[in-house]
Parts: sequence; structure tokens; C-alpha cells
Amino acid sequence: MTVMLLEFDDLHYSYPGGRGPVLQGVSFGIPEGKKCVLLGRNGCGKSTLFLHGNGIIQPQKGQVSWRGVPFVYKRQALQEMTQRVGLVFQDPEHQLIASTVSEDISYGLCNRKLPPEVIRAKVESILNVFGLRELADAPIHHLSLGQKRRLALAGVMVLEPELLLLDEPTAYLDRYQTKNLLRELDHIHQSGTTVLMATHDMDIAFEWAEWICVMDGGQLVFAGEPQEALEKREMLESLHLGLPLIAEVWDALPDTVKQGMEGSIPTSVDELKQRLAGRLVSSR
Ligand SMILES: Nc1ncnc2c1ncn2[C@@H]1O[C@H](COP(=O)(O)OP(=O)(O)OP(=O)(O)O)[C@@H](O)[C@H]1O
Repeated sequence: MTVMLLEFDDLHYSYPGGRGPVLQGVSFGIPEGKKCVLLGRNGCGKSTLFLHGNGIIQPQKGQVSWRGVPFVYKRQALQEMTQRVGLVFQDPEHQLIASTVSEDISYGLCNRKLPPEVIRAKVESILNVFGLRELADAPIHHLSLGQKRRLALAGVMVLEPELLLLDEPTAYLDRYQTKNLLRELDHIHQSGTTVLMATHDMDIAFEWAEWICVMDGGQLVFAGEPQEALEKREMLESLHLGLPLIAEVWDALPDTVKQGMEGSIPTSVDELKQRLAGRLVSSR
């Protein structure tokens, strides 16, 4: 049975002084152990939802639950939630607060009042995991955007959250850095952390995700497997999300090639390659 780690139930939220409701009854659960992606056009409320995910924002109506237990908006309980749910902001400048790389990583651990030797060991280990060893003493303002993103992620992962919420982590990264980041996210996932990433990059979404959620107008409009999402291409197009390149490549293949390849549209290049290879073998 699928366990939902974090559940949003009929959330409503308007920013004070804002231009109207942002979340308008959004409900969905994040399945434990899955690599999840949240899609939705600009301004549909993804970041606002994430801020509800560890209690930074309290909904004006509706409920957020962790493993079936509703959030309690009191200091101690919220501190526990920020430990369980790691949130990496879209802009690393909003996240990095100390003056050097090591200090920034140790910040959350110091807040937990862990013994200094434990903090030192955890910082050392995470510096190595995220390839930041060489930059340990570097001032944060000397880092590139990609390095800042990596540091923001390291600062959250050192706290060992059970769920990681990432707000457009690949925006402005080059292809090489994007690949590295996705590899890091795979390692994080393999080590037992559930991940939900908001992205506008449909190729990354369909290559990487095992579970896709789509928001529009402050509500959830779809949740399901990538294959199922691709079958709803009218919905993706009507929301101006577009299609991943793999779907367009599939469309462009002649029917004579598609015939004999079992199943519907592949969601990744690797899957397409395997199917093509299978077809070649069976046609010999
Ligand atoms: N602090 C704020 N005060 C007032 N309005 C805000 C605030 N933050 C966001 N909004 C508004 O709330 C709406 C939803 O914003 P949000 O950042 O949650 O959307 P998003 O789906 O993450 O967008 P994007 O894909 O562009 O990052 C937008 O109309 C935005 O202008």
C-alpha cells in the first residue's frame, strides 16, 4: 500500500495585500519513496504550496498532514517539521545566510544544538558528497550560481530530511550542471529520501519522475504516473506546459517503426532506445 508522507487537503491561501486567492482548494499526497515532479504554469501556486509543506505558511483553510497527522502550528512542532521536510528555494540567495560554505552548512546543525564534533563530522561528510570540499572556506559571494544551488541543497541534506521539496532546482543551470544535479538527486532518492521537484522543464520531468502532479489556478488537476500524464497530452497542451521532446520524437516515427513496439509512448530516451533495440531483434 502506498503511504502518503505529506498530504495537502483542500488548502486555500491568499497573500496579505495580494491580488486574490493563490491556493484554491489544492489537495494531493506525496507518495513515500517516489521521485515526484510538480508541473504548472507560472504563478499557479507551486512555490506557495511548497511554503505550506514545512509549515512556513499556515493555510487559511484546509489542512496539511505528515503521515496522516495534521500539522500543529506551534514552535516545537514546526521545528520538527522543518527537520522532516527539507525545502530548497528557487533562488539560493534566499537560503544562504552564513559567510562561508562550511559555516552555511553547519548553520542548521548548530541550531539543533548538536555537539561540535558531530557537527564537524557531518559537515565534512556532506562537503565531500556534494563536491564542495575545495570550496569549504570560500566566501559565499564568490560562488557561481550552480555552486550556490549545490550549497543550498547540501545545507538542507545535512539535516537528513525524509522529504525534499525542490523549487525549480535546474533553472539557469547548464546541461552539465543539470545532469550532475539530477545524479545527486538520484543518490539522495536511493538513500531513502522522497523528492518532489517543481520544474518547467518537461524533458527533465518525464525522464526523471516516477510520479507527476499538475497544478493550475491554485488546484491540483492531475496526479499519476508519467505514462498516464503523457496520455493526457491535450491537458498538458491546454495548460501551455508543452510536451517533452520524447513525445514529439515518438510522434515523428513512422507507423511501420512503431508497429511491433509494445506499449504506448515511452517517457525517456533510454526507454525508446530499449524498445527500438527490442523491435530490431524481433524483426530479424
Ligand atoms: N509574497 C507574496 N505576496 C503577494 N503575492 C505573492 C507573493 N508571493 C507570490 N505571490 C503571488 O502568488 C501567485 C503564485 O505565486 P507562486 O510563486 O506560488 O507561483 P509558482 O507556480 O511557483 O510560479 P513560478 O512557476 O513562476 O515560480 C502569483 O500570482 C504571485 O504573484
